[in-house]
This record gives sequence, structure tokens and C-alpha cells, in this order.
Amino acid sequence: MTGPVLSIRNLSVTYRIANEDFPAVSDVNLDLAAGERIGIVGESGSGKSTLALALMRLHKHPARIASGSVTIGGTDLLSLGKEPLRRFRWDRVSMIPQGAMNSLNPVTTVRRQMTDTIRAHTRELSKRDINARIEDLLERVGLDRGVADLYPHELSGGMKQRVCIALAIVLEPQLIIADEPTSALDVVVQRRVIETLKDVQSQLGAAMILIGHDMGLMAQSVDRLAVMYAGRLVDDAPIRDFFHDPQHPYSRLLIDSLPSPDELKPLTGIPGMQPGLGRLPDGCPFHPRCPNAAEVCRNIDPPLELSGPSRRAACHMVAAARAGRNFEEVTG
Ligand SMILES: Nc1ncnc2c1ncn2[C@@H]1O[C@H](COP(=O)(O)OP(=O)(O)OP(=O)(O)O)[C@@H](O)[C@H]1O
Repeated sequence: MTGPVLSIRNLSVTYRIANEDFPAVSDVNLDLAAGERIGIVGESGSGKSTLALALMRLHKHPARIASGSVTIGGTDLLSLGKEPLRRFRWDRVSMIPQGAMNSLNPVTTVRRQMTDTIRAHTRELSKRDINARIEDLLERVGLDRGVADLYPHELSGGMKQRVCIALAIVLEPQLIIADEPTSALDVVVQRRVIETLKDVQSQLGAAMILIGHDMGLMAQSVDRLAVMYAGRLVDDAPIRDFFHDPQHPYSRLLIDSLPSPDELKPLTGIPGMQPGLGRLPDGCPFHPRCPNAAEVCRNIDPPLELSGPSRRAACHMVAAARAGRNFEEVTG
């Protein structure tokens, strides 16, 4: 198949609160190729999990996909009926949700849980084939095959997370969405689990979306990094460009607020707060916190547009620089 594995067009997701729809994900456009890994970062509440859940159609009331389209492996996700959607999940797109390791059933063994997942999608495999597949998967994620007969309480956090990775790849999906897959683990185990996830993803040739807050982990794990702010994608760049030449002022501030062991500097956050649902200011949603904000930023919401080879930014200042114009001239 040629073309992207994932294609998101103008996707908006709202939450209905007191008879009013509030946008949590606004007009997101994104393509992802086979084998490509994209990281999505953003402050808490920026819409990352809402976007991830919508990509599996796992969002629940009061969330609603208000507009847009999602195509995965050539299939229009939003047009699928209940049964085709059930088969589509895990088979074509799988998810390691936030706190995945706590979602394992405490009263059944790993083997039982993996068998149930496989059986829910295929009736063709014999018990022997299923057991062979389970043991192979456990080994692929760095676990002993004996783990199949253990219960979740007999596993460490890192082992549980590996089981969740094995479950996510059980049907060899084309797209894996991992929402903070390592947030509850210590740093050493985090690195190992991410390495495992990357290995299985590249063996499958699957595309991967990695959602998280840890920019250091992202730097080592993904090909591209996208930033969400107040429900929008505001930056999307190859990982090296993102760190070496950040364009969006928010990305710059995020990078500046990272602690550095080489340069002992006081830790700085980003002043101000991200606007809550339904409290978006006019113009660019970041302008109240932006050190470069000008009149145009207070009035016009900048679209996410090409800002260099393979990169996009939603910022008037970046757009002016790309057009070779002086920002002050543009802002008048
Ligand atoms: N069930 C819900 N009902 C109403 N609003 C919700 C609901 N779930 C999330 N929201 C709101 O939607 C917005 C996006 O939330 P979301 O959980 O997608 O953010 P996030 O970037 O994943 O945050 P975190 O990093 O903390 O997981 C937030 O303003 C949040 O308060």
C-alpha cells in the first residue's frame, strides 16, 4: 500500500457540558507513514488523550467527533459499523492506554487474557497455535514465556507494561497508539520498555503515535514531534529540527524549561495557564503567554501551515519569517 497509514483531516472532538459543545480537539490534520513514529506532547488538558481515543473511536459520552475524517490503512474509520469497528480495533489499530498496566484483569492469567484477545478476532487458530503465538509475543517483548501463566499481581510494573505491549501487537496492527506508556515506571525501566516498544513497532513496520510529557524520552524515541496546545496542533517537526531549531514560541519555551545537568540554571516554567475548555481567547490561543505576541496574534488565529521542509507551525511570526517578511511589518 502506498500513501500514509494514518490520515487525519480536520478532526474536531467536543465535550458536551450543560447543553453546550466545547472543543477539546480542534481541526487536527496529520499524516503518518508506515514505520514512522510521531510523538505528541503538550500540557495536561491540551487534548492528547481525547485525540488518541477518537482515533480508535473509543471516546465516550460526553465526547463526540464533531467533524473531520480519520483514515487508517485506507479505511474510513468514522464510517465503520459496530462489528467491523470491533474487528478493526486491535487488528489494524491498537492502543496502549494511559495506566494500561492497571487495566489487566487481576483474576485471569496473562495467557487467558491474550487468548481472549486473539479469539475475539480469529477462530481459525488452534489452541496450540495460540499458545505458540503468546509465548513468541512474550519473548518479543523481553519476557520469559513462563509469564504466560502468571497473574498480574505476580508481575512488576515494567513486566505488566510489557504484557500490555504484547497485547497491543497480538494481531500485528498497522498503527499503534501509546498514551504515556511508561509514566508510572522508574527511569531505567521506562527506557527499557520504550526500547521494547520501538523494537516491536519497527519489526512490524507499524506506524506509532507516542503520547507523553517527557521530552527527553521523546527525543530518543520518535522521528517527529508534534505539540498540542488548547486542542490544536501548533507545531510538527522532525525531531532534530524541533530541538535544534524550534520555531513555535511555545516549543521554544518548552525546550527552555527543560532542566540541563550541564548548565545549572534556575528552573523556569512557562508563565500563565493554558486556557480551559470554552475559554479560548480571540486570535492565537497561545498569545496571552507568548513573549512575541503582536496585534495580529490577538485577532487572528494562525493556521498550522508549512514552515520549512517537512515541518509545520501555527504562528504568525514563523509564517512572516518564512515569507521573508519582517514580523513588525506584518503586524503593523
Ligand atoms: N469526560 C470529560 N468531560 C468533559 N471534559 C473532559 C472530559 N475528558 C477530558 N475533558 C477535557 O478535555 C480537555 C482535553 O483533555 P485530555 O484528557 O484529552 O488532555 P490531555 O492532553 O490528554 O491531558 P493529560 O496530559 O493530563 O492526560 C481538557 O480540558 C479536559 O478537561
